[in-house]
Formats: sequence, C-alpha cells, structure tokens
Amino acid sequence: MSFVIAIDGPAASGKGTLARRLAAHYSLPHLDTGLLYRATACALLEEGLRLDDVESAVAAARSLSLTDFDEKRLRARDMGEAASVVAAMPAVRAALVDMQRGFAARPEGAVLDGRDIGTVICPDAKVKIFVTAAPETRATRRALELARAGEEADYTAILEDVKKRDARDSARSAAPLKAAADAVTLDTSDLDIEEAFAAARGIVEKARR
Ligand SMILES: Nc1ncnc2c1ncn2[C@@H]1O[C@H](COP(=O)(O)OP(=O)(O)O)[C@@H](O)[C@H]1O
Ligand SMILES: Nc1ccn([C@@H]2O[C@H](COP(=O)(O)OP(=O)(O)O)[C@@H](O)[C@H]2O)c(=O)n1
Repeated sequence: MSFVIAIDGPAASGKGTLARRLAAHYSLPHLDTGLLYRATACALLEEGLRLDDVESAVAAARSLSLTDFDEKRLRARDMGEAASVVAAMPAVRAALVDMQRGFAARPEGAVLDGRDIGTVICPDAKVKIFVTAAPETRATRRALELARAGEEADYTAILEDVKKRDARDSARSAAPLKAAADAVTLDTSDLDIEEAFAAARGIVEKARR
C-alpha cells in the first residue's frame, strides 16, 4: 500500500490544518473529505430540495467534481450542520467511497481527513491520527475562523453546533465518528498549530519506521 495518512476527528479539532501541513511537508495530495458531504448538502439546498431526500442526495453525491468546490460557501456554518444530516445516510456514504479510495490509491500516496478515513475508507493506511480537542477549545477556534471569514460568530451558538454535530456523527450507524483501533490520538487542546504539527510529524515518522 502506498503512503496514506488518515486523519479523523470531531468538528474543528484541527484535522484540516494538520492534513494540509502534512501534505505539504511530505509532498502528497490532500483530500478534505468533509467538503464532499458539504457539497452534497449544498447541491440539495441550492435546488430547493429537502436534506432528507435520499435519492436526490445520492444523485448529487455521484455528480460531485473534486475540482469545482466553492470553499467559502461550503465552509459556512450552516453547511456543516447540513452536511452532517446527509452524511448519516448510508446510501450517500456509499456513493462517495470510490472517489475517496481512488484518491487514496495514487501511487505517491495521499493525505485524507474526515470522520471515517482510518476506519472505513482506508483501513490499511500506514498512518492514522485521531485529532481531538476540548469542545470549548474547538468552538473558540471555529468562532475565530468564522469571524475572520466575515461570518457572524456567536461563541455559545457555535459550541452548541459543535456538540450537536459531534453527537449526530458519533451516534449514526453508518461509519460513525470514532478512532480506529490502531489510530494514535492527538489532543491539541493545549497545543498551538506549530506544536500540533510537530506532534503529528512525530507520529508519522514513528509509523514510517
Ligand atoms: N492547534 C491549534 N491551535 C489553534 N488554532 C488551531 C489549531 N488547529 C487548528 N486551528 C484553527 O482552528 C480552526 C479549525 O481548524 P481546522 O483545521 O479547519 O479543523 P477541522 O478540519 O478539524 O474542522 C482553523 O481556523 C484553524 O486555523
Ligand atoms: N469523512 C467524513 C467527513 C465529513 N463527514 C460529515 O461532514 C460533516 C462536515 O465535515 P467537516 O470535516 O467539513 O467539518 P469540520 O470538522 O471542518 O467542522 C461532518 O460533521 C460529518 O457529518 C463525514 O461524515 N465523514
């Protein structure tokens, strides 16, 4: 198996930041799999369809193109919540498996981040990191991020969002949010980005030996 780094964890734990930094460091392509679920939900909402319309959600998931995501729109607060609703549908998840595994099978390897990369998408990944942080820390980080993007960012509401989404993602029967048995957990509550990146690199180097 090529060099695959699987990064999972709850909302705003710093998965994407670490995945991007590791991908740059090891010259690997990176796929933020959360964008796939966000884009599926966004397609439904833009067509005025309901989020629980499974058939349309599957069709939207099948027609996604990795290259034309409007990231600013997809990373808006409401889209995280909507993504978590469509992500609970087994048929939507099934429609996105081949695309993710195809990305992970690139000869040079890849970094993927999400909720089920180490458990379902790439169970044989060479490196698995489960990134976590206290909900309050994650809500503070997300509030800062949204404020920087010009979105209204009420800390209390964001903390509620994060907790509700984690609960839904953990409780669903299809590929729930959980650490793979062979993942290394990295709690970034007391680490800044540089410290978290150094710790993640340490985990990768150890797994490569
Ligand atoms: N260790 C850290 N310390 C402080 N801020 C962080 C840390 N890791 C990530 N962030 C910031 O928190 C926000 C969420 O991080 P992100 O990587 O997008 O998380 P996720 O992909 O898990 O949702 C971003 O604004 C990011 O810059
Ligand atoms: N591999 C993945 C990635 C995301 N998701 C879903 O998509 C939602 C948005 O994921 P994300 O990674 O973009 O969210 P953040 O952690 O960035 O807030 C999550 O709350 C999950 O419900 C998933 O189910 N499986």
